[in-house]
Amino acid sequence: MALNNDEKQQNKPIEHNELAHKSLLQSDALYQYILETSVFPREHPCLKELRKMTEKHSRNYMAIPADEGQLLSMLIKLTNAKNTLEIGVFTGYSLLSTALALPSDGKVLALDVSREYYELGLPIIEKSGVANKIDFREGHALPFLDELLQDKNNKGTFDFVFVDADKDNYLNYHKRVIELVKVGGLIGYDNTLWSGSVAAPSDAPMMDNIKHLRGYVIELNKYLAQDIRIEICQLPVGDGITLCRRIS
Ligand SMILES: C[S@@+](CC[C@H](N)C(=O)[O-])C[C@H]1O[C@@H](n2cnc3c(N)ncnc32)[C@H](O)[C@@H]1O
Repeated sequence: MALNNDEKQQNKPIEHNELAHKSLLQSDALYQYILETSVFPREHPCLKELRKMTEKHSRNYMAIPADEGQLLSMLIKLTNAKNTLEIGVFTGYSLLSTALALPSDGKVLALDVSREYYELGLPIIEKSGVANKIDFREGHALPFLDELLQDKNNKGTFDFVFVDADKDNYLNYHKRVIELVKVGGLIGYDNTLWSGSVAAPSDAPMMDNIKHLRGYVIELNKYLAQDIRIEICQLPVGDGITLCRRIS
């Protein structure tokens, strides 16, 4: 039976379907409403192109969803951030969101073990005209952060840091990043709700990767909650993002 236009609309798979599971909202329809009403119409054309390209990648679930990109952009603008750091780039959706939001003399130092991933998105980043704000470094983030910290001039210099890499190292990142971000600056930790598994019983059925890293995310969340050097706010955006404002 042929469908009329309304029926076709209702049956249409949601755009960005692969990432829909990341939303913690109860209803996919509500998430779709947010994306279609407030996010996709305001998404920069190069971000849209990067998102579409990344959707075809076998590891597309690693990219932050577009609503989280919009949040990062808003945070960077609200805090007037100029000097920023990103740990975990993949094809660059969060990186391009950041670079587009920064002022013309803003900078983002971007770290990832894989240049190959970054180069997938690079032609689109270059087309966007903000590649000059990006300093990409290939390699493991921890030794790189240690190197940064060896120069005391780097301490307290970052306005904004976004951490979205290997979850088993988040606490190690926190111990370093807290010294690199300025007092009053912001750190965002991604995936702090870890597909909702942080609140599930340990014997609940879950994918191996979720089960394996769940304990690290729970440990990080407990640590951040008692760290008196920061104020925190955990938001159910994407897979959960915890914002930490350094206060001492
Ligand atoms: C979840 S993805 C980042 C997604 C990205 N923020 C985006 O919006 O598309 C995690 C990234 O962290 C990188 N990564 C994993 N372990 C790392 C490490 N030890 N140091 C630096 N990067 C790492 C991976 O190569 C991967 O690209």
